[in-house]
Amino acid sequence: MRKKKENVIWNGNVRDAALSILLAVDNHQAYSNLLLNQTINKYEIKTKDRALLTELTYGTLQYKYTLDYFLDPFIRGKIDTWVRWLLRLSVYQMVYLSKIPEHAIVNEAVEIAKRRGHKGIASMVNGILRSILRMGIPSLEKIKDSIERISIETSHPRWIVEILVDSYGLETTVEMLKANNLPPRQTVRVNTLKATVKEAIELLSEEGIEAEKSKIIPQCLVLLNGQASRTKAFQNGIITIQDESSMMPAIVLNPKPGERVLDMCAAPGGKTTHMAEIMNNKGQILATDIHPHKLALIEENCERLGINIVQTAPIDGRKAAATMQPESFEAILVDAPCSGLGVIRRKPDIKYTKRKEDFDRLQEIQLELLNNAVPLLKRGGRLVYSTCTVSKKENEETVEAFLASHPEMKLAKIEHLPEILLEKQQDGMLQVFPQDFGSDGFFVALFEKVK
Ligand SMILES: C[S@@+](CC[C@H](N)C(=O)[O-])C[C@H]1O[C@@H](n2cnc3c(N)ncnc32)[C@H](O)[C@@H]1O
Repeated sequence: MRKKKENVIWNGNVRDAALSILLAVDNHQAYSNLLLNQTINKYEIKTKDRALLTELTYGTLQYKYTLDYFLDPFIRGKIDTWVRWLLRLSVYQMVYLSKIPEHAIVNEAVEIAKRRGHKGIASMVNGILRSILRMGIPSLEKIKDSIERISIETSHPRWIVEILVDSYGLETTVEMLKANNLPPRQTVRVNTLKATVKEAIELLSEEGIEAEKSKIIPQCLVLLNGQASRTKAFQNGIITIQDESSMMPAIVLNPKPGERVLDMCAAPGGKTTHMAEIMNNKGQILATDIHPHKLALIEENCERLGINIVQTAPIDGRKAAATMQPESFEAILVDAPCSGLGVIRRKPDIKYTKRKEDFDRLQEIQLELLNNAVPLLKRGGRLVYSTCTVSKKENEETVEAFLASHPEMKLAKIEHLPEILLEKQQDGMLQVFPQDFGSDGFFVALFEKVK
């Protein structure tokens, strides 16, 4: 089980805070993105420190395997976990951040080692880092096996590299794994119930935030500076923080004003509220989730955005068909729990915590959710299945298994998205990779109930 309630003490030292977050992620399986945001918000960390803290935490986590490859020849015997993370953090700065002087990196690490450990550890840290500076890091070219080299160079477990190479070939896999190590952009969805895209750009500009229109989603803005969650535009319900790819499912389902819609895995409500906006806040949406405590997040989002057509209910989607009136929805969204291999940029810990066995278990849940959606859908109704993963097992293979047991369901042509996305669809399925448009890896399939 993950412990999500971790605390980081901010003493004004960015490297120390980064080390605490990395240790919490490693020792207590804390979520890196949540802990980082919590720390930044709790201590109101200033822009410059915030940027460095984010860079150091994500960068070190993202390149964990690569950094170990660089470090291992210099380490003799066993070292404590916190010392290894301190060394990784320091080598990350040496190799990937050219602006930080090498002597400053070593001095900072030695000071932290003294504070957290004792003189002996500080002198070992000093020795290892100075040896690396003197002798240089080992070349990745020495790794002859190509899968192993990709795994170390991009810092992904070998089994993930193998699965992806098997599905998409070597070239696409390498592009994807490199894209997973790039910082994600900050994107927001404009609440069309309250403002046009042009008005939202102006409101953000008044708050000193520069926003550009997304190249793939018409209601989406890419923010070039600032922090969306701190803006008045956010507080006043003009924008919602959401990745561009996550905006595809609601657009593909295309719920119409007046329709009755079911969102089966709805929390925290990113897509529920998007659907309500597309429906012009007319009709009904039932937003369900297995975790009752998460429903409050959907309700808060609706309140902030001025949406009043959403009802929430704690329902396990695997039993949904037995709890509701058959054929009572015109459209259903199953935004299923998944391995998250498309969002590694935002949650680098995913690549180290997921196991190959998880995929089979996830496919079972995904199929149970889809099976339960079918009886609830009216004849002629639409069903969208979406995930934020790039795993074929959870995407195309789940769709295939679902269709095999449901002759009444057919894949339908995806419409309503810009041509640049539509041209990627294959038989009613659309897979976006992180390297395609700089958005999350995402999968969408559209079905129609034909009998
Ligand atoms: C990918 S997230 C949904 C994100 C959400 N659609 C949004 O756009 O904000 C998957 C959700 O499925 C929920 N979930 C997991 N198993 C479920 C089940 N058996 N029935 C219903 N919801 C489930 C999780 O609690 C989680 O909130």
